Amino acid sequence: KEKVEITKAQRALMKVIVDAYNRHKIPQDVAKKLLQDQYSAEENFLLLTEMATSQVQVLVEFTKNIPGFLSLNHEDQIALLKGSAVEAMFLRSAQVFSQKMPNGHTEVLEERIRKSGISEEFMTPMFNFYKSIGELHMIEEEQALLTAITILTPDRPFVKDQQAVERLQEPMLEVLRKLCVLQHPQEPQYFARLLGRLTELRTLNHYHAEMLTSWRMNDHKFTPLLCEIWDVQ
Ligand SMILES: CCOC(=O)c1ccc(NC(=O)c2c3c(nn2-c2ccccc2)CCN(S(=O)(=O)c2cccs2)C3)cc1
Repeated sequence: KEKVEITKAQRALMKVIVDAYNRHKIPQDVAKKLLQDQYSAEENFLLLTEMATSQVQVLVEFTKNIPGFLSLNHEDQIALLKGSAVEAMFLRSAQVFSQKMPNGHTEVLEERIRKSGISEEFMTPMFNFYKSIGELHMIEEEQALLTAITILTPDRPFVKDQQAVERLQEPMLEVLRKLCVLQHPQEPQYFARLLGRLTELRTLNHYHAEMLTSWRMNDHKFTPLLCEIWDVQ
């Protein structure tokens, strides 16, 4: 039986990542607005645009706190942010969606999102993903590390120095692996299940790109930041 122990250095790394992750939550007023009274599809869409935009700002701040990220080649930093923005948002959305909300709020939130003009064929994979993340009951350390691991994916388009990204991602994967063994001793496959979610997350990229195209048909407007990070308009 492997004696798993998280070293002092690994604990320090985890603390940096979790602190950065916790420093940004959905602004309460925005989340509350999502749960408030009846909205039209247009207003729901506008609200999601506003939330997604604030999530990108949060993503950039979080990423800057990942040890070693700012020492990467600058073009690679941009390539990693653009390559992971949609996945990071849906990972964070899933965590928001499955967090302890006052009962009934999750259904209302689901209702608002469903009534925001997003095409039906995207809803199903998105909510399936939210539920599959919810079933994992991740602790915040696992959520924060999984987000950092997603951002530090070496094989994103246009990344030049993939080895440099691997050198940052590997220590995160090792800490997460140990954490999973310690947190879920009765479930040796838990770490593999977490990484399996990242594969499911990649499929949402594809759906999201389709969605953007359909939105642009019905001339839905996005903020400059979303256009920049999603390469639209
Ligand atoms: C300040 C920190 O901010 C956060 O932590 C944060 C977390 C999650 C989100 N999530 C969302 O904005 C969001 C979106 C969707 N759902 N959803 C969601 C929100 C709450 C719970 C669960 C899911 C579907 C469509 N997209 S979209 O980007 O394709 C889009 C469609 C139309 C215009 S923008 C956005 C935002 C901020």
